[in-house]
Amino acid sequence: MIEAFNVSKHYTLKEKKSWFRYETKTLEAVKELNLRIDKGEIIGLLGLNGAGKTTTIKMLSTLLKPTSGMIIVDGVDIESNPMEVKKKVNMIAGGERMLYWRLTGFENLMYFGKLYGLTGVMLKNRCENLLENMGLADAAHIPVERYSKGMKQRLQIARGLINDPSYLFLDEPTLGLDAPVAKHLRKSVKELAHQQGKGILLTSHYLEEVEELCDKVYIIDQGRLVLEDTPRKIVETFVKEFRVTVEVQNASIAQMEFVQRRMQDKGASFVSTEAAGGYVFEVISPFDATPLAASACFEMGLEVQRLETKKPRLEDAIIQMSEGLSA
Ligand SMILES: Nc1ncnc2c1ncn2[C@@H]1O[C@H](COP(=O)(O)OP(=O)(O)OP(=O)(O)O)[C@@H](O)[C@H]1O
Repeated sequence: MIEAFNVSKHYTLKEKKSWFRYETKTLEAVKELNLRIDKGEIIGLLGLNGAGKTTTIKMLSTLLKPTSGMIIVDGVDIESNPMEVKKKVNMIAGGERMLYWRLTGFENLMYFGKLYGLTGVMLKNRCENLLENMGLADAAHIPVERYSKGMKQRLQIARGLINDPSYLFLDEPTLGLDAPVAKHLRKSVKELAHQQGKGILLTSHYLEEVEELCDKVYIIDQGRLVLEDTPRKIVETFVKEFRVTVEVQNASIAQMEFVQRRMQDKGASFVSTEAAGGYVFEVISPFDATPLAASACFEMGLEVQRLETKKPRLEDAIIQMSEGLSA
């Protein structure tokens, strides 16, 4: 388990005021952050640009030292024993950084493996297995500059797994990837957590991805933790609006008035428009009115052509929440 207790990170900025005069300023990028990552769990770290996500990931992966606070990885304090923690964690940044383009995929992995002290047959086998698992066996001996974006990203994942970390931090892992490649990558992330038991922390601006992958989400705003919960609970807390759209054929005005009364009696709003040979009506309510709308139509013997429920998504909740934060 990784636990961060009251972790803060301050950057000192030098601002040039005149030819010979500089002023120093302190920027609090992360403020008293508490978080926890368990093995086998996928955690999302969300926030607007500049919220402090990358800084947090860099601190967890020992690349940056916190200004204050404590990070404990499987009982080991990062500050007092960073070398021990380095063996247990790794970080993968989105985009195409952290790879040597002139080297082949295999040579890249061998190089990074050696940085972790791996040698000989064990290193060679691990590189080959990772390339195989990431579907890159055929491209193992081709220079990375000839890889597609998706192949480079898969190689990044292999690089992040070279030390067989217990915890993996993914900063925007699907940034700029085509939909099928991103889908494949999401599948790999799920397997790493749910089958291999790795603890994963990821940042992403794609909220559908966060909703699909993450067991729990931390939301930070200007370096401070503002919310911690499951994606489902966050949606339930912030979005109180369900929309159901129903298309019916051969309905009379009296039948539609009955359906309308049913919806309004339960506190839902109702809007209907005439469509070819029938009506389309929309029910907006603070609860899921799908069963109510369906049973009212059934009672009236209406022929339902289409019934669609728009469930609130994490994106809706984050928009509601950020409006509250900036108000
Ligand atoms: N090395 C640095 N020196 C000074 N300030 C920095 C440094 N790195 C980040 N910052 C500042 O710290 C704050 C948090 O940055 P950070 O990159 O952690 O945010 P982020 O949430 O990852 O943003 P993004 O979504 O844009 O990547 C920002 O105001 C940023 O400008």
